[in-house]
Amino acid sequence: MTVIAVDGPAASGKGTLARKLAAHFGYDYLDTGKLYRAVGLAVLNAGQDPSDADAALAAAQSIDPARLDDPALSGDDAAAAASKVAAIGPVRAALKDFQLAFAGREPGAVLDGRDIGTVICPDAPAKLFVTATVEVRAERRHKELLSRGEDSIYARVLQELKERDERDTSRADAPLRPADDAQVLDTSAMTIEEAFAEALKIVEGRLA
Ligand SMILES: Nc1ncnc2c1ncn2[C@@H]1O[C@H](COP(=O)(O)OP(=O)(O)OP(=O)(O)O)[C@@H](O)[C@H]1O
Ligand SMILES: Nc1ccn([C@@H]2O[C@H](COP(=O)(O)O)[C@@H](O)[C@H]2O)c(=O)n1
Repeated sequence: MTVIAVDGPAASGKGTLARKLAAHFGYDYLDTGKLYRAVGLAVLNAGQDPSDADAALAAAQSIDPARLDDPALSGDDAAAAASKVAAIGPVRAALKDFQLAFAGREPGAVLDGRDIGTVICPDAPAKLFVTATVEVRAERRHKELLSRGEDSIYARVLQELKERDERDTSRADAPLRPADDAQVLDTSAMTIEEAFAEALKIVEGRLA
């Protein structure tokens, strides 16, 4: 089994690169953010507060990882709720076994998230930490939302990303940070193709 761990802040392009790496190597791909989004959305849909530890844990224990393709998971509400439930230690613990089982898939797996290289798969042979300035990330997410026909205001997207960055980096349990042995890839000035070429070079070097 081979694991490629791809971490980074919101809208850094880690999912884009992780998906491309998985396709290149013929590995399975898991967007672990969707697990947290599913928990956050379930709590919201039940009319509860995503910061309520009991409500969030109950939701984490009952989500169905086979149903992560709900389009509602990609919305802003789900994202904000995800970063609140993600700060609750027992929620993270409840989602760990599914991620570990996925990471054991043959011939390999690519997982993207915030703590794959630090907590979920600390022994992964290849670890990338994909980042970009918050302004570049906001611009990319803003364009993505507009291209999906959604209403989007750049300043709001920027603010939402800043708030999420703050919550994700400052929480006590599994805060967002590069693993000591991760290669940081700043894609601020790169196209997707340039970033992928660089990511592939790094991963091939690590798997050699
Ligand atoms: N290097 C790049 N240049 C321009 N746009 C990019 C680049 N990388 C990714 N994008 C675009 O930026 C947006 C965010 O990328 P992506 O969804 O891969 O980020 P993410 O880090 O997985 O986000 P999230 O944290 O929400 O899961 C997408 O619209 C994607 O097409
Ligand atoms: N491994 C992970 C993945 C995600 N989170 C939290 O979920 C939020 C949404 O994640 P996206 O990747 O879809 O942006 C994110 O802001 C994190 O709070 C996490 O903690 N660990």
